[in-house]
Amino acid sequence: GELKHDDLVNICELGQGNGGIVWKYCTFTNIDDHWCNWCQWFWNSLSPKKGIYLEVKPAVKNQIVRELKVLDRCNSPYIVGFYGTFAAEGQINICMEYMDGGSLDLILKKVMRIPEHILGKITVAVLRGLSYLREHHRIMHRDIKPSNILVNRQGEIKLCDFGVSAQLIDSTLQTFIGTRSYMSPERLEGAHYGIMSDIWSLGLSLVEMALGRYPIPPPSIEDIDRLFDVDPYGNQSRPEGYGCYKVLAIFELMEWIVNEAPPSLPQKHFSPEFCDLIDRCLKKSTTERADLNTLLHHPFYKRYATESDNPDVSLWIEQVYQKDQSLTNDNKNSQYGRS
Ligand SMILES: O=C(NOCCO)c1ccn2cncc2c1Nc1ccc(C2CC2)cc1F
Ligand SMILES: [Mg+2]
Repeated sequence: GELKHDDLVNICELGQGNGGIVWKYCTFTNIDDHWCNWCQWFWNSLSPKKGIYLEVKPAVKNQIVRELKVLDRCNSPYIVGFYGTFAAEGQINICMEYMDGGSLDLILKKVMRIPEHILGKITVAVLRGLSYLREHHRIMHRDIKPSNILVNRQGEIKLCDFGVSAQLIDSTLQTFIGTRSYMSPERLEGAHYGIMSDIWSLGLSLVEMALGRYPIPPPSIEDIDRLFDVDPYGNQSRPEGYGCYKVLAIFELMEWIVNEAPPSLPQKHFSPEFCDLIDRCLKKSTTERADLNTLLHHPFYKRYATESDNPDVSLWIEQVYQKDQSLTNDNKNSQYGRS
């Protein structure tokens, strides 16, 4: 039945999530299996997975909570489930589906790179998720990047942290500067931007996951060859080539994205279709860049759009877990990785 607040009396803090504290609610009853199972069920499905700390007036907070209620009508296999939101102690708490495979940036830390056939499934899920948000809610995502693409052990791939509340977007604009590095040239230049900006972010995210590192400034072909000489599931750390490349400061990075040629994938290690899709996502000019419908008819998309369930993704996630138990521990503390 309806959960009442006084059913949940003692809150035990379990650890830091990104952007806030993640806690587990416990009911005030005798400790027994039923209680533990219930609590486990609550933790896995209904407990707040994210708290966004906001120093804003209560009226603004209430508006954000109101706008987030739209998520009640957001139902798609490619969008992370939403169970409710509430304001408490200066933060907006968002209860959403628990994705036990974590986010793709966390996974990328555990494996050298993500194989092309898995990236194909990720591409299908992201394009279908973007399509759903546009067709049913007339919104773009605004923050496509590996940490906002979540997976579970069933092999499902879903989007989260998209811009459904305009007020929340306004209230958090300056705080997430780090995300700018996935922003399209037109958005970095302050020009008008829309869904085509999400397409750029998808392209950049796919190159990062294919190579195993953020692709700006682009690695040399020797760096990439060395990457492919190493077994992705081995225990070696990334080849030294990845250590010596210059990490640009955020503003240098933004200038590079606006002024230099976009990254691309070498046909030596990736299929021509994948390379072509990337090139069409990373056109700096929005008039040349592929739009959502074009990509939904692209050969690379069609190659992976067939099966509905993803047994290969599920198997691959298990491999990632087996390779590195520490992924499981990371997951308990910060399921959503970097904000
Ligand atoms: O969380 C966010 N950025 O992450 C930065 C902080 O780690 C943001 C940002 C702007 N937003 C504007 N409206 C919502 C959000 C939003 N959060 C959010 C959006 C959708 C869901 C769906 C249920 C899956 C969950 C969410 F938590
Ligand atoms: Mg996020």
